[in-house]
Amino acid sequence: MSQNLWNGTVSKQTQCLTNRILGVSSANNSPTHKKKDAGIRQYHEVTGDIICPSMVQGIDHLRDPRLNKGLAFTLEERQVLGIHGLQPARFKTQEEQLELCKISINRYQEDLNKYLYLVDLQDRNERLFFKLLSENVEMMMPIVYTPTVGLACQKFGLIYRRPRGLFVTIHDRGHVYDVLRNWPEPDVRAIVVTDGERILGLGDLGACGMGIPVGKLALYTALAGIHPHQCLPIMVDVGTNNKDLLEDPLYIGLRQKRVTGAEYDEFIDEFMSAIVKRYGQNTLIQFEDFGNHNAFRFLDKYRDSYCTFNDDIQGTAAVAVGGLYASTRITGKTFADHKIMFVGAGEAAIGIADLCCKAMEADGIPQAEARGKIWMADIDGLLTTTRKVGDLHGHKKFYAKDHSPVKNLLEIVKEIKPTILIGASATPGLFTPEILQEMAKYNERPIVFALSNPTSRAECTAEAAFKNTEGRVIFSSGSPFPPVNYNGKIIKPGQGNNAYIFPGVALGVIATLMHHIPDDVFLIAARELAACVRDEDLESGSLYPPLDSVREVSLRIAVGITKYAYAKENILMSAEEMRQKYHREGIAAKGLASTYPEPEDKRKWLEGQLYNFNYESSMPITWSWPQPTPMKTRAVKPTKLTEKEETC
Ligand SMILES: O=C([O-])CC(=O)C(=O)O
Ligand SMILES: [Mg+2]
Repeated sequence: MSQNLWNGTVSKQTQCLTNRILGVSSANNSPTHKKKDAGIRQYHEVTGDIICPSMVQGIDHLRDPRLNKGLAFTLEERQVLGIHGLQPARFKTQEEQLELCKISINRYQEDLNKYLYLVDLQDRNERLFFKLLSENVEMMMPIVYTPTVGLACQKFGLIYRRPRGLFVTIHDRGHVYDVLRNWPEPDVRAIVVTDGERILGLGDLGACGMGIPVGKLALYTALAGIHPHQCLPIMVDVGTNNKDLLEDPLYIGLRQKRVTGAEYDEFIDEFMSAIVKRYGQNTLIQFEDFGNHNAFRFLDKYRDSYCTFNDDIQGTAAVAVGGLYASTRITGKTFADHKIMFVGAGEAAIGIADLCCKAMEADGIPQAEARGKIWMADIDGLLTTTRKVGDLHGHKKFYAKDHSPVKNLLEIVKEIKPTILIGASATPGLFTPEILQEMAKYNERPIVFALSNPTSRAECTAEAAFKNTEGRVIFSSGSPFPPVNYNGKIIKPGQGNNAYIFPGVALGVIATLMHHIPDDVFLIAARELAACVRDEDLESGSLYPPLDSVREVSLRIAVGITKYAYAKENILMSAEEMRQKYHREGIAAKGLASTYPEPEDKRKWLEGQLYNFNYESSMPITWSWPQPTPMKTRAVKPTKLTEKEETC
């Protein structure tokens, strides 16, 4: 009998059995073992699946969330893996398990407890977690994502349990690469990083903002089929200026004011190059919920030299523009027929405004004319050319108008008479009944987007929007609102959230090995999203397809991006860059390079790379390089072993 991590013993029969099936002799350093081990490593490097089920034995199989299938292990698997008897007798299908998950979640009254249940499920049985999410997006997304993830971030110090992602602090300067090496997965292809300075519309949550990269990456897998082990959430902790957190004994981050200036910039520079050194030039780095100023600066600084995008600027822009494309089917107007008013002049507003201009330019409107149709107001009122120079930094200046200053939003709306009103201000209730009524006075179908997240920060509720416009509004919000009953008609407004965009963009970018991401990608994403909107969605009051179809939307976006990427070869990794990357990582470039030529059927090619949400067999397999071939296994009940086998 040999020692087991749990309570003691694993039967020798089981060990012998598994070893024989694997072709492994009992001496670990035997030539046979080494050969198989090398084969396993090569297999993983190509398929991306890191864990070899048959290398993990006994209770560890149940403790590993990537291998655990709960009661779905068959009798044969339980015997071969040495877990027979560690579970009750019942066998369950994954479908039966999903039903139990739903029952369990519904038993919780509080959203935070539902969130914790799902965190726990992900830590226990990863495939079940992702299947649950991917097949019940409408029900689960508000829990793992906005709005509940906002609450989870606010309570992060209270609910933090175990590692999911990396915390890199400013004190790690000079050693960021070493910290990255502590992450156990060698095949990371996508990172979502935040410094927690502007978490949703909730402000500076410091290290508690880690909930956001975790939630975003859960959607990478659930909505776009990107493999979980290829996703890495990172919080770069440079301190926080949130006084409450600094005084909170439960706070889990660095207890110091934010480091800014050159020191901060050098730290982020080091972070970016450490990512490339560790995971390669084409590792996707999604910036999320950075403060306004830094978000724009970093996007401009890194966009051409790294594979990066800013979700709050570009992802939000694409979802809003996708909604506006869809609205043209209701109003019959083109982009150029509109006068667009933004309230808030931060990441989301500027990003959407810039992409609206790009959309108009694509329709043949000159840039200056396009910018002229876009008005913007911030906390100090209408953006006018009379503003102090420092007030009009970055792209804000493109939207400042020759107009006398107006502070009050109702006055602004009365004066400008926009056809589209977009809120990205994180100020709940900013769109008052009077403002909504004003919009309805001169627009047959006023378009109002209340995009601030989470739901508690939206500029108005869906109900207020419909009630104050005689039900004529075309409405979207960033976070979900329940259906509205307007004069007996049930209206289901859509959720203009970047979750429709970033998973599909990530899939397209990762699959094609792009090394930087041009803005065109987001216009493509917006168009593909709009193309997925059905007439019945528009009739039910939504500019977006149902959340339960986001997986299809992601795939379509990825197909669109793949076509674009191959048409614009210079954004893909060159053969030489590929060779260097794979040489450094010790992977046979030959095997991987065979995926490089342009795939004819792009959808099929992408589908072939997606994560499998269904349980796979846990029975050992073997293969001969390079083609994995299943090995015949023989399930033998331990009791039937012969004397000779028992002593092997
Ligand atoms: O996370 C979300 O729901 C959308 C988003 O990026 C933000 O509000 O910052
Ligand atoms: Mg965000």
